[in-house]
Amino acid sequence: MTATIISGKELSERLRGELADDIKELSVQPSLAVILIGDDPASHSYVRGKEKACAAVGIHSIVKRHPASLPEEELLAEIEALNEDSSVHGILVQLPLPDHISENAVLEKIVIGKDVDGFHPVNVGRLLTGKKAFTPCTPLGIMKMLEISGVDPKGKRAVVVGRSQLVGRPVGQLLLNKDATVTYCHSKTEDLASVTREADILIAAAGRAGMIGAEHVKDDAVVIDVGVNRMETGKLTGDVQFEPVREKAGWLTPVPGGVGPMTITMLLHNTVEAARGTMFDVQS
Ligand SMILES: Nc1nc(=O)c2c([nH]1)NC[C@@H]1CN(c3ccc(C(=O)N[C@@H](CCC(=O)O)C(=O)O)cc3)C=[N+]21
Ligand SMILES: [Mg+2]
Repeated sequence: MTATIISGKELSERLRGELADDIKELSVQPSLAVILIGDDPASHSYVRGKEKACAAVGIHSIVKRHPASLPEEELLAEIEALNEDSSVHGILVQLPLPDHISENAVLEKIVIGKDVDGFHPVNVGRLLTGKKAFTPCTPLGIMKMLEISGVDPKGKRAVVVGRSQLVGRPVGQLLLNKDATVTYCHSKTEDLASVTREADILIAAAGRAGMIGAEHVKDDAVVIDVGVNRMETGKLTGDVQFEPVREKAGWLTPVPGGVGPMTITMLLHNTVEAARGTMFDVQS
């Protein structure tokens, strides 16, 4: 049997329509500030995608663009100003940052009530302890895709390939919160295929093009491809070998058109949450 394709693009269209309706009902227009440093074409292209998505649902967005040479203190001062600006509800600093800027210092500077990426250590810790928190957009998008597919993680074996702070770790945590039995794999894992073949739910988030083949997949598994690998041709490709895995899996997300659009949709969702201001009793 061929896998059912979970379209993040189609689901996003639906969710963004619902968000646009919610936004019309709000007493304030949600607003998102994005800080973009340097001239990496992929980063610029992602940020343009975020701007367009904001405009389409009625979120006001401002993008602060800076040269790669921007001193860390200037970046921290800009975040400070955005923290204090009550007309700004969400703040996102596009990653990766230039080497001379400490990612931790930057992510810790954003007040937790505006941390729409969910990367601040307080939000990370709150997620870990099962409290209400801003949740990273890619993991949140993955959980939404499972939900609409009718996949309940409860009691299922979930295997996460990749242990990044941005995707692997938090998605494993969300699956655990939904009562899955979670295993993390990474570059040091021995006999990867023997572990991933046990997965009812397989999350491929290692950032290595095509590393997951049919031999890594159990029959009828749910396979979520988080890879965004740019080929020399300019084409985007996932961590999963789409065609062979499609023949074996029960569910599969495509790249492009899968997790990527859902990531942006969840950013819009978190920005609306930030504008509502009901995530925390306090802002920091
Ligand atoms: N602070 C921060 N937050 C992030 O969430 C963040 C980040 N930094 N840095 C980079 C990564 C990557 N990321 C993507 C978002 C959307 C698509 C996306 O929409 N992809 C489309 C295709 C886009 C294309 O073709 O270029 C798709 O998969 O269909 C991809 C990747 C967010 N990231
Ligand atoms: Mg099958």
